[in-house]
Amino acid sequence: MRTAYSVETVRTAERELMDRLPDGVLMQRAAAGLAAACADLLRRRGRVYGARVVLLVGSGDNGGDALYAGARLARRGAGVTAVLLAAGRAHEGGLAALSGAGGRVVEHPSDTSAPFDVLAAADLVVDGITGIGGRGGLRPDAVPLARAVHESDAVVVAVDLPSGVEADSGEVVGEALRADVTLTFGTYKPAHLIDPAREYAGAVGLVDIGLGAVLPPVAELEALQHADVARLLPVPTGESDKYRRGVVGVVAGSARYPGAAVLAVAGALHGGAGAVRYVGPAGDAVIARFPETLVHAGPPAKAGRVQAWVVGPGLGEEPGVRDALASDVPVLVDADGLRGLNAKVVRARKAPTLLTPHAGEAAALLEVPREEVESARLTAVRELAARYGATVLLKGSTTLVADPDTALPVRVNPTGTPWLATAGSGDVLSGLTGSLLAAGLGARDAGSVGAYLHGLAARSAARGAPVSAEDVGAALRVAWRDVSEEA
Ligand SMILES: NC(=O)C1=CN([C@@H]2O[C@H](COP(=O)(O)OP(=O)(O)OC[C@H]3O[C@@H](n4cnc5c(N)ncnc54)[C@H](O)[C@@H]3O)[C@@H](O)[C@H]2O)[C@@H](O)CC1
Ligand SMILES: [K+]
Repeated sequence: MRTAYSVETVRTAERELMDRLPDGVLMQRAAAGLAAACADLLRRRGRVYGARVVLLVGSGDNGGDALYAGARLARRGAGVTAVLLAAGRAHEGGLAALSGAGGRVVEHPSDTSAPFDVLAAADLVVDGITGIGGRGGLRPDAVPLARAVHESDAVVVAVDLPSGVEADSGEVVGEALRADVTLTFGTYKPAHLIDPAREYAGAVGLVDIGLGAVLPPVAELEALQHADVARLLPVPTGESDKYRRGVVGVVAGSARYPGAAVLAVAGALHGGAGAVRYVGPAGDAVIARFPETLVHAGPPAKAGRVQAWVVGPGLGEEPGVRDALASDVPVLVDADGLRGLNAKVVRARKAPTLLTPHAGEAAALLEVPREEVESARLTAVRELAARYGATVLLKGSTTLVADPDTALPVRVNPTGTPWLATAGSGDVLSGLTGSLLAAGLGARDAGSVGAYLHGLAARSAARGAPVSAEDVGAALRVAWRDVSEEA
């Protein structure tokens, strides 16, 4: 499990740890880890001795980390130049260490082109403009420097966070530094796991500064890894028959959109339930593709017992949502089922409800513009879970799963791929996730395991080429096997 903590929690833990340690120890630990990683990167491209390293240094401790790491690299023979974005406010101890080690300093802005000249010639740039203390994106002065960095061939290493991203939300306001590698300290922050910031961070490495001992046991965010998912996968025992493994009911598709029913059923057949019951007008299309499906014209209330319902994909104006919500089993509501969804009805349910909107549907439910959801996904998913008293899976480049119990960490799916942005892939996800619900997983686990397998399946089906939703459905078995083999 990869976990992330908010800035406030990190600051509290850091204070506690600092009280127990001599001054400056934490920063030295951070700088040592940072310098070691930079030296590794330089060695991979040549060697440390004689390499040209540029430090972008802001006014806070993030710049201090960069300066101390720069001093360590200078002592190993690198040519290190610090570009001070706030001359006069740069970390004093760090500056002294760098000068003592033979590093140079230039100021920005300045009358000369010196900062841009050193950047153009750099082998490695260390971004220490802002870390967890940064607010409101890169300042105007920093923007031309960031552009020069992006145009250079240097490998870019961000200190703690790529400067300009919002640590707690993963938002990027205006421009931010794009890093190849980010070294973070003590724990991941939400921005390392959530888009759009995650993309700016590149490969993220964690430097242990001893913070683990003072962080609270429950994180604000968590990302499942293979082993976590493997532990959650429902596995039939010798006692299982198809009914004990769970029956998932799929209320999807319409005369106009029969394909959505087929894709949702394809997902459901790969989610571990023992049987899939399809309810709706697209039974013929479903049977033609998946003869093992139990089909029923509806309504859901008359279709027979299921252990979970999936309602919504391609449903159009077809009824069925109300029936499913009136049942006493877990219900996953997706797509058309989310339109006009009544929060009171959802809140009153005794069994779990799992809503699976994409950003547009989430925006409609929250009555805000879509861009607001896209730029602040974490806030949106938490707000929806609270408002509906339901588990919410917000689909997107990083899918998030929030539980109505706010004490539980929001889950971030780490397996996403841009290839998943393809018509019908959401239908496969809802079928798959509903099947996991029917097989006995809780809503939060079903949502996060469903998103994980779905992302893996898309990656294995795509391998660098476009995929269809049907390909994703067909690759779910491979994803399941990959995960369980690694356990
Ligand atoms: N607190 C600790 O125990 C440790 C902190 N460390 C480092 O310290 C960082 C946090 O240091 P700080 O709290 O000093 O904060 P930062 O260095 O992240 O940034 C705060 C400074 O930047 C300015 N600033 C804010 N937004 C800005 C923007 N958009 N553009 C330009 N300047 C902006 C502020 O006025 C302030 O001077 C961490 O990210 C990490 O790199 C590490 O040394 C490890 C230990
Ligand atoms: K930074």
